[in-house]
Amino acid sequence: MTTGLFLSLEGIDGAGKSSHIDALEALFRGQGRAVTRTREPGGTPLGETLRTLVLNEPMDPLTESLLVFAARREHVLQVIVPALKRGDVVLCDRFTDATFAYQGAGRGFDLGVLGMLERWVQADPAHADVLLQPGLTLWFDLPPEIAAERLAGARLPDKFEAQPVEFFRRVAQGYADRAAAAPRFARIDADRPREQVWQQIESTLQARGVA
Ligand SMILES: Nc1ncnc2c1ncn2[C@@H]1O[C@H](COP(=O)(O)OP(=O)(O)O)[C@@H](O)[C@H]1O
Ligand SMILES: Cc1cn([C@H]2C[C@H](O)[C@@H](COP(=O)(O)OP(=O)(O)O)O2)c(=O)[nH]c1=O
Repeated sequence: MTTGLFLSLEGIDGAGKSSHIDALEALFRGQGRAVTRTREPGGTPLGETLRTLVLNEPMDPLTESLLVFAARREHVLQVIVPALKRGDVVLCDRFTDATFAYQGAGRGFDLGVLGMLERWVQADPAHADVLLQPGLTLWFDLPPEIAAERLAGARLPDKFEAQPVEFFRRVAQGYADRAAAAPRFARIDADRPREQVWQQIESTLQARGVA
């Protein structure tokens, strides 16, 4: 049984996740809670090595899916579950919803295979039918065209950031599909000034009873 809070941040590149994760960490620490801040792909030395490959090397969608789930398995076992057992707030910049959005909706990979990998990788070792999932997912929803404007001229794009807007339209739909099926999603209208985005985050946390 875990006693912590597993909070994931999701959305297409440029949606504004990184711009609010510092304030989220400060909010929970200000409440006296321990925070484990992490990201995917990554979160462990092996995961970060796999991240570099996934973000930069061309590869088959199955290969990409296996690598992100391989990184996730280490991340779940070495970082997330131990932190939740300590009672930490785990702030995770992306998790499995990104795989369904990017490899599934974006690259057209088989959602059934992704579901099987999700069950294998996130199964609780003590209770195989229980899957580790975020308790709350903040979904920064932004029109892909706006995201593209925000990222234009940013640093050298990685393999995903270099994708055309049409790819991100599919990714955005992939998130919407996951959100429709999971009450743990809270949609944040990311097409607002930063302060209004933060206000939505705060009211969501209060409405969900987590802050
Ligand atoms: N509410 C906002 N309005 C306008 N620009 C924003 C907003 N939030 C973030 N940005 C800018 O958009 C870009 C992407 O933001 P970032 O937080 O890195 O997104 P993500 O982590 O989701 O990829 C950055 O240049 C950031 O300064
Ligand atoms: C977790 C995950 C991320 N990704 C992609 C989404 C992003 O484009 C990229 C991660 O980059 P991102 O989270 O945007 O980090 P940064 O802000 O440093 O660019 O990896 C997948 O394709 N599948 C996944 O399962």
